[in-house]
Amino acid sequence: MCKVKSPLSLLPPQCNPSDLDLCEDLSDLQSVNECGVLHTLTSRAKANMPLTRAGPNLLNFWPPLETHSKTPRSRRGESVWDAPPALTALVKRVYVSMVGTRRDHSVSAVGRSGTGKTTACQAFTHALLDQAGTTGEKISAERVRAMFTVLRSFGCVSSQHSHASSRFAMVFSLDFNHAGKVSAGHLQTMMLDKWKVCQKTPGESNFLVFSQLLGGLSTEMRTELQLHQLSESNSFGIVHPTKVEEKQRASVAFTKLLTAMETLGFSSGEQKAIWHVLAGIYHLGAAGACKVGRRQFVSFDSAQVASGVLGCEGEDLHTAVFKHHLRQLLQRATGGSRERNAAAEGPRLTAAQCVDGMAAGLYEELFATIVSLINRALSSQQLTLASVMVVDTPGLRNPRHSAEERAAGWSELCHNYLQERLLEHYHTHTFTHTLDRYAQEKIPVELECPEKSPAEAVSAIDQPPPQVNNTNTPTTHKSFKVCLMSLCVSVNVPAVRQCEQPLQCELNHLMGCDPIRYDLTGWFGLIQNNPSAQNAICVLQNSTIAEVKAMFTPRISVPPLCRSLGGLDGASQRSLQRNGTIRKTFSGGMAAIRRHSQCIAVKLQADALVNLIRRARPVFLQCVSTKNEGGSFDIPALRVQLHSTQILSALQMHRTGYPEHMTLSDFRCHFQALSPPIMKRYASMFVSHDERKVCSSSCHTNSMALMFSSEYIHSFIQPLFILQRSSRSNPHLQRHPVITKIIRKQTLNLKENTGDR
Ligand SMILES: Nc1ncnc2c1ncn2[C@@H]1O[C@H](COP(=O)(O)OP(=O)(O)OP(=O)(O)O)[C@@H](O)[C@H]1O
Repeated sequence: MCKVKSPLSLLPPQCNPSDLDLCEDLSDLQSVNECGVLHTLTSRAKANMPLTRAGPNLLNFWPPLETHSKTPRSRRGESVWDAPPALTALVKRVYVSMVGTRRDHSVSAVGRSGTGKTTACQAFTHALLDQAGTTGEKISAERVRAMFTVLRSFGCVSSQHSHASSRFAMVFSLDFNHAGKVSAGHLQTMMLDKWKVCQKTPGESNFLVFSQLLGGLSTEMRTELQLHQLSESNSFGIVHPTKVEEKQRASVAFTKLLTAMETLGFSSGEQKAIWHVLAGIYHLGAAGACKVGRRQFVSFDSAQVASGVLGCEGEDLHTAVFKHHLRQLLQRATGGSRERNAAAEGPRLTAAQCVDGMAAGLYEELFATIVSLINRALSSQQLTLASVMVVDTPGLRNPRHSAEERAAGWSELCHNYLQERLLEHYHTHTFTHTLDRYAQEKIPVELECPEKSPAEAVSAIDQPPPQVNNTNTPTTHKSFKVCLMSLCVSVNVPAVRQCEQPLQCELNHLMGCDPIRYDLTGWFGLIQNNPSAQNAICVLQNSTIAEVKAMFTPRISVPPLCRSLGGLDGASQRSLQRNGTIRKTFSGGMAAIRRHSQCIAVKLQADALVNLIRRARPVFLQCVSTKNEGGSFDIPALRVQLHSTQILSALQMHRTGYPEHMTLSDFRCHFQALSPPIMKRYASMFVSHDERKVCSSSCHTNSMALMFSSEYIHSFIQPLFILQRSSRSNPHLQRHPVITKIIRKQTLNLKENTGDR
């Protein structure tokens, strides 16, 4: 164990010196856990860290993953993932709170890319499954592990930070039945950047599944998919593993993927359809597009192979990819005024954009279908008490973090925007709502909301763009503004600065701490309507390969902008509710949807994700990295990350304010179930304690809430809740080993605290 240094050395330079008193002792920091924030630091050099302390501290240094190699065993004898102590404590807290309050909870990981969000989310899910246990045949730890394996292959790329960097956002909901056991799982995904499959970011691979497929496919399937002789170039950057080591790794990963698919009950026909679509995308990349002249493929042979593998005629594929104007002409001739306008707006795409559109459309359909197959394996019709939603999103990326000179691209903007939206949700929950509640209840708490908020960056991207003055604006400036307008990024706000380089601007992320330079070149092509992408589903649905046709036909009715959403199916009451929230978000912007704009799709997806978790009681996993790409400890980077968590203000709010509250009617209802002696003791405590410290109540307002200080919650209120809950007619819950143990412990605590011996 290394020496514990003062955490002050790690605090952001911008913080107020008076705030620093709060952090004299590390035990103070621990309490931020109590206000719903767990901080994890990916630490590959634990020994070098200045802040280390055993127990569930705010800054928790996980053991490096190498020490996880010996897979531990759970009580039930299953192998489980090794969750660090702070995470185990958090799992218990979330579980008890969820069962006790019967409210949905959400656990959202936020932070930069490569800081361990996915690892933390997976460890949390497994620890929760182990804690609660499962019921029924549908859900098990093994199936959930298989789900993560499939998602890793289809939704991750290898990057400079990590071998598997997520490129999709997911909300994985675990539904608990009335016995407190996990009865079902429901996965919802959002692929914000649908172009990932065809547009390579420097330093990144394509989705991992391609190299796994090319490295691990059986000879028989390889012949069927015509993947024996691979072309040297691929316009989508799909590379065949060449080194022996790479081949072996890909082959092992592919075998794991096959096993995971079997575990999740993917039939052989469904697996075959998946390989056909992937091979089709590969051959499309090999076919390429002419840069000049007519819009057509460069390699007709590869295009022919692609059409064969997808189960359509070469001419049909050519028409679906390049000849959209025929359909537009038809629309103009036969449609109503709306169709005529849409057809008139139709863009003139380049050949490369057409091919990219088809590949992106095919992958979008494939990913959403795989999510449906996963949900089929995990869903159940059992009634649900409450759910825990685990939210994992692609991390914030800035090329400067990895010492790259380049400016960030469209993919980075989409994912960074989502991170800002989650941080905004954290800010609103921690500060704005809390202070509003105090004001509403007229509770005298001398606290102010932090000056800066992630809302600045969000509104810079969200707000309606300015009008372009066509006559007075110079050409380069005009094109810049046109691009910005189409992206809804406005240059007239402080969070955005126009750079000297043409078509580049800098956006102040993380409340101004992390400015990111974006290069907008080519973005117009990415955000405009791409009919080729929309034709992808028609190609799949009309496929002559029965398995492909059967798998994709159910998706024909999905509206264009919802195609990047996965998991919009499900028959249980809870999954219908969750999907209803997403549908409502998307139907709210119907006018925008008709515009087929990709940036509106990104915004709506972020809206949907936040709306999905808004009602749940949130917990935030703030993941922070400590080292730079060179491997050395990076204090300035750590400061920036800590600053974006607004940790000091959150801590102050928690200590000075009243973190928990309930309505008066709930309060009475809870306490009715308690035995009279305990009630008597409890009533006397009201008088004996300092009123402000223990509990503050106000009857002036309509809501008539009671607010409890943190010490009070942990010593008295929480045990009482649990007692009350268990005393209700819930025999399953009473028999549950974990709950019984906790109730016994809490009863003892309560008796001790109230002097009732
Ligand atoms: N506690 C830890 N100690 C050491 N390495 C870790 C730890 N947690 C995660 N890692 C490693 O860091 C890398 C990135 O992890 P992970 O994919 O979970 O990050 P992420 O934040 O989800 O990244 P992204 O946002 O790009 O998906 C992985 O190689 C993982 O093995």
